[in-house]
Amino acid sequence: MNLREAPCGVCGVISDKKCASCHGIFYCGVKHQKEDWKNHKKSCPPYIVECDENVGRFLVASRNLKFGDVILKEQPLIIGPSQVTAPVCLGCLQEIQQESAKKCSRCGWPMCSDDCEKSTNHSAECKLTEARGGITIEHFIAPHPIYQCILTLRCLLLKDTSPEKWEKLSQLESHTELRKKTPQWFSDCESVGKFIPKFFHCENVWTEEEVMRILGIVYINGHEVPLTEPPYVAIYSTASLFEHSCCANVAKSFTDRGEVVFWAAQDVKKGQRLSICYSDALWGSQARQEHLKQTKMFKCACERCQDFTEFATNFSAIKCEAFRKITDPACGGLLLPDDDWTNTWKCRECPRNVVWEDIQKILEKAGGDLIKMKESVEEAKKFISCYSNVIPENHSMMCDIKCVLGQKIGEGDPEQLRKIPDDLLEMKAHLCNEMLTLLRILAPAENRSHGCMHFELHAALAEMARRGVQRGQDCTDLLEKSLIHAEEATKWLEKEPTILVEGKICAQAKVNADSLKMAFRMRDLSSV
Ligand SMILES: C[S@@+](CC[C@H](N)C(=O)[O-])C[C@H]1O[C@@H](n2cnc3c(N)ncnc32)[C@H](O)[C@@H]1O
Repeated sequence: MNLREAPCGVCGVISDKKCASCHGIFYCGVKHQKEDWKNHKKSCPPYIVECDENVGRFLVASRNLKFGDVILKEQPLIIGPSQVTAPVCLGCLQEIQQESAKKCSRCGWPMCSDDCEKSTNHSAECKLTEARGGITIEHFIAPHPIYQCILTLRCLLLKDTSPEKWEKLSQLESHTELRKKTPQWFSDCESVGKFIPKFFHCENVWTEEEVMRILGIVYINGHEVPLTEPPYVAIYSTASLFEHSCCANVAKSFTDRGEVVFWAAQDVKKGQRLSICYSDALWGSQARQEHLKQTKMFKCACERCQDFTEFATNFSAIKCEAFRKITDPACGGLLLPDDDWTNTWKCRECPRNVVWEDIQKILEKAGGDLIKMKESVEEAKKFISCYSNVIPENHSMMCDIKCVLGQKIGEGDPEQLRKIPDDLLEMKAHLCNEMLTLLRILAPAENRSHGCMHFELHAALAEMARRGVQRGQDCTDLLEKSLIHAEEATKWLEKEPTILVEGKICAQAKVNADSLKMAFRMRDLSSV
């Protein structure tokens, strides 16, 4: 038997035929492979790693995937506070208040409890801090600069505490050479690169260059985990290999225990690339591209970024009318750039050209108003009417405010929804429908947004049905639609952890769907 042969996983006969997906198990033939599939499927990853010059390593589906199929579930290599944070407990990573914080008895870092002081999360920096004579944290309100170095320090310490994890971490992309050309590099050198060896008296252990490489790995591969307040950052091994797309096909959820779960947000064919969105799919193109360039060091060239109309949604366009003088004829056109978002924008209907600086002024003003006007239903409605001459109905800011409105109208318990007038209820249902259509086109993997919008729509339709029944109407159609959306909400949110609001919405959606199904069954029985 040579290395290319091994016993069949079912009958033990020596064979050179192996699972084409993982190459990890041999079979004497198709019959035994098929027989074993139910069993082997559990350990056979549905992806393979490929590599190209532009993206580096990336993942490709090694078999057809259906919506909801789990692609990867992984424990973090390491976790720690985010770069910019006010003091957090270094055990549980939750926000910590000066009044309730207690100093770690060994090193002095503020902790929230004795259990957290003993937690393995904290042990690495604890020893090092104790060895340098301890630490005192005095300011608890604003972001504290010393927390910038914790995750990088924890990564560096893996070399001794867990060589296997260190090996995996070291293989991740750091973009050191590209980062050297950015202004951020110089401030990072001071606050992390030079600081860690000096502060912890480890100049002979780590060079500035090594610390900066690890900081790069943290920047490029860190995932924000929303399980604590504020969110913490985790670095995973295989999960770091997903490439980015602004219209990704893979959704990301976390378990209550901090594992990351990637799952197919649509049916994916064998051979298709698997992508997640590193940015916010509901930001406009210019903002997403700038964010990716600054944080992940690449220019996105996905299908959505190559199309200035973003699949004809005009999600980032501005109305030509916004720049029209009273005497100008109204052309009804939209302004968009035709080469770069920061170059001149041109009207698609008339000869008007507008320089980026003027576009930016409008976007900044609208962005400022958006933040202020999101707070109440009345103000949000006002934003839509004030800006309807400036930005198109599917613009990212309109989408933002419509999502807020869809959720805020009748927010709270079912009693609140019962109190709102019919026109507002109809508006809620209309906005949820509108936003779901947009989400399907632009953000197919934003499972939390899909799930929450389906839930809101289900609630609005159920309330419309309740009112209709009171008026003596037959509302079967509305109730059937409400059930469909409750089930959709469950489908999109079922991998969300129970500690997050989305997990709780999912549980409620399940209860509501069951009640609706029960009501339909009762009705069917009574009509027999
Ligand atoms: C988290 S890493 C992904 C794994 C990485 N390709 C590797 O080989 O280690 C993120 C980096 O991958 C590259 N990348 C990911 N998606 C990309 C895309 N759509 N276009 C270009 N580069 C991409 C960029 O260099 C980015 O900084």
